[in-house]
Amino acid sequence: MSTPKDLNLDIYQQYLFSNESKDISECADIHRKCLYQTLNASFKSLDSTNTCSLLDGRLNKYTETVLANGKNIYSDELSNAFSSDHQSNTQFKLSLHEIDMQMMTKPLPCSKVNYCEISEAPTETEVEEFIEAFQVRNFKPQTLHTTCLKEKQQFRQDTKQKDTTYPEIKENNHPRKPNEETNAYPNSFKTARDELQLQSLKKYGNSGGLQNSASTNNTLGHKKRLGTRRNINSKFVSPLLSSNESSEEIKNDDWSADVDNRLKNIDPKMVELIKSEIIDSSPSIHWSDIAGLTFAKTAIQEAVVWPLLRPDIFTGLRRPPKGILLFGPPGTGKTLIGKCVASQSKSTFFSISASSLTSKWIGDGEKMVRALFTVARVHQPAVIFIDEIDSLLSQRSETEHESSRRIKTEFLVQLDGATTDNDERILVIGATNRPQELDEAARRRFVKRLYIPLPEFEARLQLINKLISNERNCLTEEHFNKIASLSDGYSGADIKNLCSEASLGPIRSIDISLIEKIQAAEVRPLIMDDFEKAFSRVKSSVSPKDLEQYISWNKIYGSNS
Ligand SMILES: Nc1ncnc2c1ncn2[C@@H]1O[C@H](COP(=O)(O)OP(=O)(O)OP(=O)(O)O)[C@@H](O)[C@H]1O
Repeated sequence: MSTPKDLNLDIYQQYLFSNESKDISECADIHRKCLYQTLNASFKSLDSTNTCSLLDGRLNKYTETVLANGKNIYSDELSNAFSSDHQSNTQFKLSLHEIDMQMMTKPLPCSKVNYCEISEAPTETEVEEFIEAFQVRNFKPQTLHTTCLKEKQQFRQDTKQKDTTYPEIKENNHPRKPNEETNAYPNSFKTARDELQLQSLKKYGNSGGLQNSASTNNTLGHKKRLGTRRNINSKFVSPLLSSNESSEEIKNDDWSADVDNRLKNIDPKMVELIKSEIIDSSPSIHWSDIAGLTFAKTAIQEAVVWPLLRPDIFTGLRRPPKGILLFGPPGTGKTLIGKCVASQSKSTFFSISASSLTSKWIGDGEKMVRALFTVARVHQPAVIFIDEIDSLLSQRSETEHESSRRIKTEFLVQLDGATTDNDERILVIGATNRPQELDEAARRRFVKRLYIPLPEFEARLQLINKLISNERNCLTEEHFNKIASLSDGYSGADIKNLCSEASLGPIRSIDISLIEKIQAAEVRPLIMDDFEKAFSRVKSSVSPKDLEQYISWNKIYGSNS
């Protein structure tokens, strides 16, 4: 059943949208959908702070529209969700979940009554009620993180493209913008808000107006004020922004800035996919996290990291290679190196497995490759890490599928673009366990080809020490040396498996009936016997025959032979 407030709202909206506001009504719908999409998209991939910043822009656009054109019942839901009552991030996220998304995707109530003939305008009191209902709570400003600003900027660029297909409401040709000289409204059409403004002017003279009318309500004690008014020019302030933070940071970020031209021809869905699935934002990796591999680390630092940090110095002959190939047995830290390069060169890290390009995005693989490089260009400096590059750039064969041939061609074109343009700070790192399968054209483009071998004794020792350091243990230095020497031929990933297996030893020694009750402190520490048992369960995953192949390929094509 409709409450009096709902009824008023309906009348008010009918009034507002009855004459000429169809486009505006549609706009409101569109902005609301954008907001809805933003909410959905941001839930999946971002933390609360980023969600806030993205919502900021969407909500602002939406509010701009509904505020200028009428109350929308869903704006109340949103106001509540963003109210200052939600002190913590968790509460904020929970409140977002409470928003009735299905309801929000329905058309505005006003949409269905666009052409209704309304003979009577709402009364001033009704209008005041609606104006009052626009009040949103006093949002708490908090720090807007710089990475969050970057994210927001990017998101804006991507979403703006969608927005531009919709009718724009421009200040200058707004149907209800008053004539600057006469202060009269075109076509004599007045919104309730305009009407109220005029009434207030009549009542209170020049000092009146919308805001004063609201404060009049207060003085009279008719209505309880919810907080600061959100007007057409005001910005939504996220509840996660701290009160001591200047709003300057937010002002600097203008959601309506031009879309990045480079993304114009890219499917927004792909951009979103790349941002949610391919951009890797896992914790940063330091060189010291990688055990051994001194040669590879030094070569990469010199050839890639410094040039990415100081492109002004590394020009001409010093120009860095834009394509690096890491090859070697599986589990030796190739991905780890890629991540480390990205975090140490302060670049955006795009990580994708080549096989997923050919299988996961069947038919769209080549578009995906284009989108990937385009997004990377927007996010420069960027590191594109492509695992299993051999499956993408394998030697041509008769049986090769047409779609994989197209992906390969597109990839080589993009790679050429990235490697030849001096101004672009994009590094492509390809990783493979089967370098011998790479086709010649691809091999040529990866100027630096670094062999990532199995860890040597020192590296294994370092890795074991690091992995065991978090576990209670009774291992002596001698034990560590013994484990390191017994694990000759193991890859880094094998050693990790070995240590995990050994760490289960103390648990396995507990009587099964006690497992539920035993205190963590009562579990015995790790002993050498656990490792001896683990060695019988975890074997090396790389055969000596495979190793020979890497060594001989390295001798012919490698940069560290
Ligand atoms: N040199 C290393 N230093 C530290 N950890 C390592 C090292 N090598 C491997 N590891 C461990 O092994 C895991 C797997 O390594 P990573 O994924 O980097 O190997 P990869 O060479 O990319 O393997 P694949 O070829 O199978 O993709 C890492 O998460 C890390 O824990």
